[in-house]
Amino acid sequence: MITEYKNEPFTNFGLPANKAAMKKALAAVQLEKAAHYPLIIGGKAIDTEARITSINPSQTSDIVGTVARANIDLAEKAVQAANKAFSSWQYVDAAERSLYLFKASAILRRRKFEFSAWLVEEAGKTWAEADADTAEAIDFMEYYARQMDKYAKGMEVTPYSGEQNECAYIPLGVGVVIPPWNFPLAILAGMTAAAIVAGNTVIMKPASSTPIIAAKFMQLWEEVSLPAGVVNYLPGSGGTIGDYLVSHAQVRFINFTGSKEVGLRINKLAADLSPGQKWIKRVVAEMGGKDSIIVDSEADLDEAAAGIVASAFGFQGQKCSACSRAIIIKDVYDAVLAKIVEKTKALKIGAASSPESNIGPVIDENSYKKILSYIEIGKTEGKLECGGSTAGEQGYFIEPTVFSGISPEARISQEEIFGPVLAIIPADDFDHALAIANGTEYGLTGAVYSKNRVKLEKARREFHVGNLYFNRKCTGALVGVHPFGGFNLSGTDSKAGGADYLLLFLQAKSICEKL
Ligand SMILES: NC(=O)c1ccc[n+]([C@@H]2O[C@H](COP(=O)([O-])OP(=O)(O)OC[C@H]3O[C@@H](n4cnc5c(N)ncnc54)[C@H](O)[C@@H]3O)[C@@H](O)[C@H]2O)c1
Ligand SMILES: N[C@@H](CCC=O)C(=O)O
Repeated sequence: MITEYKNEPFTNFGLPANKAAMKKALAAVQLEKAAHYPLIIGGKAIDTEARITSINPSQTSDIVGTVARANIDLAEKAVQAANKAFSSWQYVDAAERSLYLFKASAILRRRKFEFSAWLVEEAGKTWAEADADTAEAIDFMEYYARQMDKYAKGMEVTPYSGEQNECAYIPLGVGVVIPPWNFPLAILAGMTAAAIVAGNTVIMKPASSTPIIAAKFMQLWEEVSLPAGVVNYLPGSGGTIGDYLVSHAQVRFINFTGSKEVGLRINKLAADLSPGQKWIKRVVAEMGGKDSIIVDSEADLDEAAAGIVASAFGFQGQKCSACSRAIIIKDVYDAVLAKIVEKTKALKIGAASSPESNIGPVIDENSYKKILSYIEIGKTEGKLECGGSTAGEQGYFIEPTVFSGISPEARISQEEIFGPVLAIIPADDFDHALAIANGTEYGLTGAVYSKNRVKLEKARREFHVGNLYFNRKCTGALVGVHPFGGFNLSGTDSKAGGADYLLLFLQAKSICEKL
C-alpha cells in the first residue's frame, strides 16, 4: 500500500547517534576517494581517456574522484540509447514506473548519511545543508511517484452521447536533464525522476563540479534494475556536448536548472529546428535569482535579522533562493543592520566536514574569483560592515560579507553573485521597499517581515516572485509544500515539487470512439 506523502525529516545532529553515523559515513567516503566512474550509456559502462576531476572545495589538494568525459560521438550514442529505451519504457505501466522511484528513494533513505557525506566532500555543504539536500532528493522521488498516479488516470472529459471519449497523458520522448552543481543530488534527482516516471527517457548530464554525487545517484537506478537506457549518465563539457544535445533533432525536451546565461542560450538553441526535427522542443529552464527580504518598521527585528542571515549565508549564499538584498525601512535600519552584523560575525567558517562549521567553502576557483571581484565592487558601492576577505589557504573559503548603504541600482544589488555577499538597502517606507524588491530582472524568492496585516496583503498582491514568504527566511522550500520556481528572468516557473510539475513532461492525447 502506498502511504500518504510526508516530507523526509531533517537529521538532528545534536543526537550522538546521528553525529556518530555521519562521522562514520565521512570516514567511509575517504576510503572511496579518488575512484573513477565511467559513463553509463544504454546500461553499459563506457570509459574515455578524457576525464573530469572532482575536487573537494574545502581542501583543494583532495581529489574526490574522476569521471569519464563524453564527446560528441558518445553524446550521439546516448541519444540513440535513450531513443531505443523509449520505445518500450513509454508503455510500461505508470504504477510500475513509480515503483522504481519508490525503490530508489528507499535505498537513498537507508544510505542517507553516505549520500550526505559525498555532498559534504564534493559540494562543500555543511552537515545540515547536505542532509537537507539528501532529504529533498528523497522527497522528490516519493512525491513524483505518487503524483504520477493522478496523471495515469488521464484528463477528465465531459461525457458526450454516442461517443466514448478519453484524454490520456502520454510521455514526450527523449529528454536532456541539465542540473546545476548547487543541489547536486536533490535537483538532479527531482529533474530526472519527474521525467522518467512520466514515461520519458533521459540523458543526465551532471554539472562538472559535482559529477561524483551524480554517479552515485546513477548507481541507485542500476541497483533497482531500471531498464537500460532509461537514464543515461553523461558527464561532459556543457559547451560541447551540451550544445550538441540541446540541438539534437531527436531530443524532445530539455529540463534545465542553472544560470540565466546558460538557460537563455539553451532556450534559443532549442527554438531552432534541426534537420529532421518534427516537434517544437519543450524547454523547462529554472534560472538565477537576486532575492530580497523586506524588513518593515513593524516587525520582530531579531527574527528578521536571523532570517536574513540564514537566507544570505546558508550554503555560503550559493542558492538561487538566497537573500542577497535586505531592504530595510529607515526607522529600523540601524537596529536591524547591527543585529545582522552581529549574527554574521558569529558564524564559524571551516571545512564542511567539521560539524562545527556554519560556513564552508564556495564551489570552485571560478566562483571564488568571481565572488571576490564582486566584493571589490561592493567596496566602491557601499560600506563594508563585516567579512570581505578570504579565509584560509586550503580551500575556497570566503568570509560572509555584509555591505550597507547600497543603492538599489548598484551592481551588487542587481547582479547575481552566488556567494556569501549581502547588500543592505535602506528604504523610505513599505511602498518604496516593495518597488526596490521588484526592481530587478529576476523574480524567484522573496520574504517580508512585518506584523502589519495590511502591508502583508499588499505584498501578497504586489511582490512579484514565484516563492514569497512572510515572517520566515526565503530559502528552504519543501517538496509538495512550497512548489518552487521563479518569474521573469528567473525562469519558466516550473514549480518543481508541485502538483503540476509532471505535466511538463507529458502531452495529452484525446481519443474519441463513435459508439
Ligand atoms: N531557479 C532554480 O530553481 C535554481 C536552482 C538552483 C540553481 N539555480 C541557478 O543555477 C546557477 C548556478 O548553477 P551553475 O553554476 O551550475 O549554472 P550553469 O548555468 O553554469 O550550469 C548549469 C548546467 O548547465 C550546463 N551547461 C553549461 N553550458 C551549457 C550549454 N551550452 N549547453 C548545455 N548545458 C550547459 C552545466 O554543465 C551545468 O550542468 C545560479 O544562477 C543559480 O541561481 C537555479
Ligand atoms: N529550492 C531551494 C533553492 C534551490 C536553488 O538553489 C530553496 O528553496 O532554498
